[in-house]
Amino acid sequence: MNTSQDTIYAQACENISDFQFDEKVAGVFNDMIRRSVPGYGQIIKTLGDLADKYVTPDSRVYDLGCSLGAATLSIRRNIGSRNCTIVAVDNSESMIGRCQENLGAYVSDTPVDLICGDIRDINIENASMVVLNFTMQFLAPKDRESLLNNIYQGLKPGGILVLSEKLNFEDDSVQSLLDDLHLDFKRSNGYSELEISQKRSSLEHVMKPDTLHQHEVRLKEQGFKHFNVWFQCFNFASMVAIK
Ligand SMILES: Nc1ncnc2c1ncn2[C@@H]1O[C@H](C[S@+](CC[C@H]([NH3+])C(=O)[O-])CC(=O)[O-])[C@@H](O)[C@H]1O
Ligand SMILES: O=C(O)C(=O)Cc1ccccc1
Repeated sequence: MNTSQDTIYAQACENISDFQFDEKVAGVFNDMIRRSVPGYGQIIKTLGDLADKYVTPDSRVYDLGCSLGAATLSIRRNIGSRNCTIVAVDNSESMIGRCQENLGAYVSDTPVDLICGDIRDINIENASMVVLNFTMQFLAPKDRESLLNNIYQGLKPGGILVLSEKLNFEDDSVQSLLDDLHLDFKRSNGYSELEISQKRSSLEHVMKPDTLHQHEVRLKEQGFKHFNVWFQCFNFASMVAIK
C-alpha cells in the first residue's frame, strides 16, 4: 500500500476548506490514518481475527467506507475459502481507484465487490460481518440510526458489526485529557502545531463524534443483543455489536 507522507496541512493556509476524501487525501491516506488514529494497525489486524471467528460459509462481509481497502485485505487474508463475498463500498472515486489496485496486488479465493457509492444506499443482505471502521462519524448524525437499522436487518443471527469511531465525552475534564493525549500522539508522529490545528479546523463541520453512551443506546435500540468496546486508545474506540 502507498505510503507517501501526509503534508497536506503543513503550509499555512488562509481559508481552510472542509475536509474531503479527495485525490490529495487518498494519495497520502495510509500515512495520514496511521499517524492520526492511535491503534489503527491493531484494529486492522484484529478485524482479520474477528472475521476468522464470525464469518460463516456462503455469507457476505461488508466493509462500509473501505478507503484504500486495509480492512478488506485483513479480512480476506483471514477467511480462506468460505465461499463468501466481501462487499467494499466508498463514495470517493480516488479511494476506490487506489483500493482496486491494492486488492489486485494479492491473490485470493474470496471475490470483492468494490462499489463506488454511498453507504446509505447499500442494501445489506446475508451478512455475517459488517465493518464501519471510522466511517459513521462522517455521516450526518440524523442518518446514523437508519444506517444501523439497515445493517441490523441484513445481518444473520449471530452476525457481528464492528464499529470504530472517534469518541466524545460528557465529562469535560475527561474530554480535554483524552484530546490532549491524542494531540501528543500526533506530535510524536511528527505533525506540527500548524498541521494539527489546520486539520482540526477542516474536520470541524465534517466529523461529528458521538459518546459511547449514544452508540450503545442506538445499537441496543436496533435490537443488537450484545455490545461492548473491545479496543480503546485515548478518544478512539472500536466496538462490537452482535445480533
Ligand atoms: N456516505 C458515505 N458513503 C460511502 N463512503 C463514505 C461516506 N462518507 C464517508 N465515506 C468514506 O469513508 C471513509 C472514512 S475513512 C475509513 C477508513 C477505512 N475504513 C480503513 O479501515 O482504512 C476514516 C477516516 O479517515 O478517519 C473515507 O474513505 C470516505 O470516503
Ligand atoms: O486526524 C484526526 O485528528 C482525526 O481525528 C482522525 C482522522 C484521520 C484521518 C482522516 C480524518 C480524520
